[in-house]
Amino acid sequence: FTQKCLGNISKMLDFYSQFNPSPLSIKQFIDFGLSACERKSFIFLRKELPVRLANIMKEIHLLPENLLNMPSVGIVNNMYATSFEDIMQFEKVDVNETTLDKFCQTLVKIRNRHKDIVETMAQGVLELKESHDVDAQTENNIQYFLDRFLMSRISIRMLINQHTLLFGNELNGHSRHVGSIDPSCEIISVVKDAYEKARLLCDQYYLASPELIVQQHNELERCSQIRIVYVPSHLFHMLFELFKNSMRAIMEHHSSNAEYPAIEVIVSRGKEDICVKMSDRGGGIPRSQMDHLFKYMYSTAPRPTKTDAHTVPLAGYGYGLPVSRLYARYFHGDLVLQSCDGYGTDAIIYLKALSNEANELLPIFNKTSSKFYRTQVSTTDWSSHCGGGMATRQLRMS
Ligand SMILES: O=S(=O)(c1ccc(O)cc1O)N1Cc2ccccc2C1
Repeated sequence: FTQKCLGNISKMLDFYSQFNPSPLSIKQFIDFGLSACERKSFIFLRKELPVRLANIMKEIHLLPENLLNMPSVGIVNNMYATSFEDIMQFEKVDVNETTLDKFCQTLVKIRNRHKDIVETMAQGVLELKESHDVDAQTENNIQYFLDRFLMSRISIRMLINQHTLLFGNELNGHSRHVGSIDPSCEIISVVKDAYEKARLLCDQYYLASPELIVQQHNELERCSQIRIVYVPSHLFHMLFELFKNSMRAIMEHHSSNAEYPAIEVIVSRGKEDICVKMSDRGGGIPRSQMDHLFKYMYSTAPRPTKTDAHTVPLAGYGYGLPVSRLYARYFHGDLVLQSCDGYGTDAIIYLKALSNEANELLPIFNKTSSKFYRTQVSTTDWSSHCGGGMATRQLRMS
């Protein structure tokens, strides 16, 4: 990647990273999709995509030296630079049939180029773990960066998918869907679909699987199914991950007996939130372990070799939980785990009930985010053990 061309895009990177990304709500995605004007979408994206790419590229350059120098991180950096350049070709072109078609093709090329970026970044973290000692500050920076980097990636893929599904010659398989969004997504159907797919893996690996008990509680309209304007593939991704974790927990915790406690799912709708709570009696985990489940560094382990690929454990390594939480947070929802050690775990997905409140949550590259990478000296402001430090003695003196 010659210094020269880094030179001329670095000026454009500086220019576009000055703008804040513009978050869209699911309602805006729907309203725009229904009016379906390819020109307006092109005009919006040829600025918004470079803004989002430039914002996260500037942040990549702030990464700790030793991570930035990992081979896989260099590959990711070059991919982003190449995609940024690809879009820059459209900065000043006239809007006509030809440029609109070329733009669509370019978006598809960019989406394909970036399809394995999560694994490539995980490889970069692995390279770092295997080559350097990683101190707490570096681990914190990596956690902060990967949450923002992967959220940015979710948002860029959302914009690309909407444009290519609405205006490209791709089909989304559902006539009433608006791009990747289902205006009346029936949550229980996605729950059952994710359960069946996870159960398949569970049966293959454990030769058995727990049953599913699913109920719904619709505060507003008693009898009807709970529906949401949402991206079904995002909801599926989260539920599939949670089912894999719960099934693995149940099958390993009850490995001796033949009876397995069912997984219980409750779907509820209130005025503001729609919740999907998944409860398992898989033995849970201690509070001290809970934080690790969302840590990228902790869950980065070498991939199982191809030979035992079919025996890949249902869950446990990879970025499934942190990425699922990003999908939940992307439209201002959340994903939380509550575990009772020795009994089991509840996982709750919170979603916004109203599409005008379901706004994209986007990372912004600015002084605040830059400062995060430079300063993080944390001294405790709570005392948690007796004896030891001077501070405690002073305390005792007083
Ligand atoms: O940590 S967990 O409580 C757990 C975490 C997330 C989740 O969605 C469901 C869960 O149940 N659980 C994961 C796991 C895997 C192997 C053996 C035992 C356990 C316990």
